[in-house]
Amino acid sequence: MPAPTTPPPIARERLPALLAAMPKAELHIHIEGSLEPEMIFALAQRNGVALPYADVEALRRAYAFTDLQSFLDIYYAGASVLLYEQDFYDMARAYLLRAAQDNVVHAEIFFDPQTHTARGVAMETVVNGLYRATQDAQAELGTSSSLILCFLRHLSEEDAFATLEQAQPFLDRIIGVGLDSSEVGNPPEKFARVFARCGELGLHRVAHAGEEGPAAYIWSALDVLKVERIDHGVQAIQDPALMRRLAEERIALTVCPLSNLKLCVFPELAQHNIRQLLDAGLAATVNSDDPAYFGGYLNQNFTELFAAVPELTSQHAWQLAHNSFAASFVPDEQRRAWQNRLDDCFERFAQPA
Ligand code: HPA
Ligand SMILES: [Zn+2]
Repeated sequence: MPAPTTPPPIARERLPALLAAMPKAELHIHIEGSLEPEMIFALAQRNGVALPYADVEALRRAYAFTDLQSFLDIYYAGASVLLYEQDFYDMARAYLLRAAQDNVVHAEIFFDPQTHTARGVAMETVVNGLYRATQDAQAELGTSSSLILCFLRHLSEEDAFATLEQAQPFLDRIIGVGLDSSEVGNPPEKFARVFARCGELGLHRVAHAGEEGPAAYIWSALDVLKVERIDHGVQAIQDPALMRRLAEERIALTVCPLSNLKLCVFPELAQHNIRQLLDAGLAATVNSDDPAYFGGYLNQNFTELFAAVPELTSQHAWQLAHNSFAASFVPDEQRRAWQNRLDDCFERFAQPA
């Protein structure tokens, strides 16, 4: 039987179970943002790193963010406990185990090497630890995952070029590059040359744009950096011509609802614009961004979003999961296999309980 192109509708009371059970890809997860306070303290102790917080509770209390920068300051401080290959392995292992519980079958994982190389940690240490965790997750959990190296946009393009140079020996372990950190005042154009070089090297390209920054940054991420996906992108709603372009070209947005709530991009989840993005034909997806800091992993993002926005239906759930596979950087055959599993899941939920 051919796979249905739109799924059978499923009753609203079954939505939480459906959202949890459906297979999905996560395309916007910063691995350093999966570092739970307990692991930060355990690694600090293991590595003899001093932290400016008395204990786990004191650290958690500091997670009261007013905007992106207030988060980034704490996020970079948390990452300072990562020194050895095993630390990077343990962090990625913990995320991949947690993601498997949420029926994440594929994850494209961001990492911020400059946060580590600036402290004297070698690129090799970072990449080898993360990569080994992705290989073990494939073998032991059946979870597919790959790595995307992000350049920090508050640093110079020269620094990004030096980072790319350090990553050269490991490019077979990295599927692409991204752009993250402080957005406003650091437009995509700042990284035009290094992204062009990454394109020549055959790397996929994505960038954070339109999280706090203007819709103009989404245009320049597309036209100057030639990105294939936009991370966040919720400010596209300000620009009708951009909305039309994103819909026509089916450019995926990796939207992060709990992140947007915690960083005050939207005052309430009920006011999140993801339904408008989907209904305008944009290829939105749901992601966790920095789950240890923003109050939940992927399924928590789905369930809190759907609880807060009653207009979201099982059709939207299917579209979001379908989009996550469509936008992933995997061979078509693999993509179709996951999309068929998604359709099977919806068929099962459509049967009487
Ligand atoms: O949401 C984010 N935006 C920009 N940079 C980041 N680095 C980690 N998370 C983020
Ligand atoms: Zn992000």
